[in-house]
Amino acid sequence: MYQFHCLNPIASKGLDIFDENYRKSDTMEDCNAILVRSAKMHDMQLPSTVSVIARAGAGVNNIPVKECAEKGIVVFNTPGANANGVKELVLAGMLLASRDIVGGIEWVQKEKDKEDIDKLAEKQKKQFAGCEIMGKKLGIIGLGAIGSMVANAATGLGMEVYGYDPYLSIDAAWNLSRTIHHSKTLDEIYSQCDYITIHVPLLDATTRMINQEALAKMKDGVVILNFARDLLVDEDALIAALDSGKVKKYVTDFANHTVAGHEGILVTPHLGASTEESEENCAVMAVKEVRDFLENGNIKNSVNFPNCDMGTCVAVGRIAITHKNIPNMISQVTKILGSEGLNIADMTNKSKGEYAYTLIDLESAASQESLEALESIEGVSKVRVVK
Ligand SMILES: NC(=O)C1=CN([C@@H]2O[C@H](COP(=O)(O)OP(=O)(O)OC[C@H]3O[C@@H](n4cnc5c(N)ncnc54)[C@H](O)[C@@H]3O)[C@@H](O)[C@H]2O)C=CC1
Ligand SMILES: O=C(O)C(=O)COP(=O)(O)O
Repeated sequence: MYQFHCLNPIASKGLDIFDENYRKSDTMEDCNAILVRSAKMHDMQLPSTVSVIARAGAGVNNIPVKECAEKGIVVFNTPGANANGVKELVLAGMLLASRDIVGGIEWVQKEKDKEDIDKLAEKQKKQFAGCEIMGKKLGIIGLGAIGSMVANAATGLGMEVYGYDPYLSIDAAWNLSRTIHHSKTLDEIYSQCDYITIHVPLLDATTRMINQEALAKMKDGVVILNFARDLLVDEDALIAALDSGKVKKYVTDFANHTVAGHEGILVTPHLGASTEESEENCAVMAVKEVRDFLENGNIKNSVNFPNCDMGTCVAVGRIAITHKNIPNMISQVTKILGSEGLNIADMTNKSKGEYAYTLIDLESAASQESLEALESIEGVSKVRVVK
């Protein structure tokens, strides 16, 4: 029996995929798996029973990914599963920034009891007029699951799209419309574009990448959209640029005291992935990842360990070892198993950066002593009997 705990509500369409071998627990105690959306996990003490965390979503900045890798906890996310939800909100954000739709709706609400509201509306509407997005230049920073969808949709709406992503994946490249202009520098995006939208993960390298220097290079009257993470933008510098008229509108999905209520800023309460479809897609993918990992030891879509797939276990036993990516690991493992007379039927070893993963099918079950011997190898973080 496996136990899992949800730190945020996870769509039932996903949780229903757990079968009778799984029990949902109200606490993390004794749990094997944690499912999470945006709950901040950095200060949480995880029990040693936890071997997997699945983020039902894309961004993992709420999870101590490296500390988890050190402890042998495999962290998954669900790439692309909520991208369409975010794409649609970005398009809405561009339209809301271009015409004062919110102001117009609020005006009607305020004046709703006036007898001549129809005449008044015709007189007043000019104050809510704006511009169209067709023909405007859109710069997209980060052409991953979301950025590439935004690029194609904006192209379809008649925008001229510039994309910047020095680490573009082959899959994302195949999905991009050929009309998208490939920007080799951020400066080109900054100097050319009327709308700039950012879709990169929050990392040390991307924190406050939209800063005073970047803003100074942008066109006057630029609209900036941020549906990725608030810390990607130096919001004090942004507000100064907004107040000076350099930036026309800032659209952000992240409410905080700096932006909330400020003139010229449209703030949504982190709604990008809050659609029925995205929530279900993420939950289904996350639960499938957890099950395949716990039941077969397979890894797909981990952010801290490599992909590894040995299919469903048909051998007598399978053990999964998380360890550092250092020399001499395999020889130490096989020596311990060999000295116990354990024959290896199949084996895979994969690495990702500093960390590695070894999955071994055995022709007979490993003894407690041999498991402890494996665990005591310098650099091994977890040894798990999958079967
Ligand atoms: N508002 C919301 O509800 C949501 C927000 N997000 C945020 O959006 C981010 C992106 O999500 P996805 O597109 O699904 O992720 P993704 O991993 O598919 O795409 C990220 C892209 O950014 C690129 N990139 C990384 N560093 C870069 C840099 N310095 N300059 C330019 N490009 C860079 C990568 O090469 C990759 O193509 C997430 O990390 C998350 O923070 C994601 C989903 C929902
Ligand atoms: O997937 C992401 O990165 C998101 O920001 C979505 O967050 P949420 O699952 O809506 O709390």
